[in-house]
Amino acid sequence: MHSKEQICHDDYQKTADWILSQTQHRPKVAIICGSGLGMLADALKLQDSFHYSDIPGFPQSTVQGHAGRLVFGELKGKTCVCMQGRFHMYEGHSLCKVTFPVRVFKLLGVETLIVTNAAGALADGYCNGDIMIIRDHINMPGLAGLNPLNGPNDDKFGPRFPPMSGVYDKDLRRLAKDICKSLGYSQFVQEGVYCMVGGPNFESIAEARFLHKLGADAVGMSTAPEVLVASHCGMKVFGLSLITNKVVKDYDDTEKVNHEGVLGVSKMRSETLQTLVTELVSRLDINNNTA
Ligand SMILES: O=P(O)(O)O[C@H]1O[C@H](CO)[C@@H](O)[C@H]1O
Ligand code: HPA
Repeated sequence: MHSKEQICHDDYQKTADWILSQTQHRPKVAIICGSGLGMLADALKLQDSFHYSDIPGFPQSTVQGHAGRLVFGELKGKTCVCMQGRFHMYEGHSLCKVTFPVRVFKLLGVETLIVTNAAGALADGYCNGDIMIIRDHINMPGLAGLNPLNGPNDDKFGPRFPPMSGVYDKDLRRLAKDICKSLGYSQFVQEGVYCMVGGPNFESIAEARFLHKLGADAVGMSTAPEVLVASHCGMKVFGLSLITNKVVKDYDDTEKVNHEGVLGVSKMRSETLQTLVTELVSRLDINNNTA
């Protein structure tokens, strides 16, 4: 490992090589589970799983609702790797650490990244329990100069100046909407803009109003760095936000959001999300590799 903030290609490769030596699975799809959404991994068949603490070079999860396990297996015959627990900037991880697994996945052969998160609703029409297909994001830390791609560019992964338009794959979003329709989910499925903030505090009322005015429909403390790094190295990206709470935008509203409430709503919708993700993966146009 180089300096604390700098991770070099060899570091990602060492972790990837270790994983390749421990499992026969060769995933083309990676799934990152948001707060309380780790059960997405439970649907994987023929599982091989590893605690983050046992994987050389891997950061550790510290947040309740993020188990800290990497699970390999098959979803309807498609080989996947699932992160049961992600890393957040507010835990004290550098953004290189937050996104470390994404580059490792690239070296494992992953072509599609599915990100999920718990998020608060800014859009007026959204309800708790709604599922928002992410159309685009606003990366507040990124706009302020906190970017996982800061520092020397690793040309083996991607270009110095990557475009960020159209990152959330249009075909996958269309496919997801078709699946939601056929599953009868349409009445609680939205499509919108996710805004990442640094956290760990939830938003003040003035901040919530500001983000809403900027065009954000939902807000959370993750996802944008992982998506950015995945897109930089050429992966297809699909994202889902589970709306776990309304963000207070009104000074007369005395409601206060808390993490336990977030986890409660995640639990309530876990099966639905699992069904949707499973169906989506089963319809991806990919063939399995074998070790
Ligand atoms: O984005 P995920 O990991 O789903 O978690 C969300 O839930 C936590 C707050 O309750 C924050 O970490 C926020 O980002
Ligand atoms: N704000 C930020 N992050 C969140 C929220 C929220 O309201 N809900 C879940 N994660």
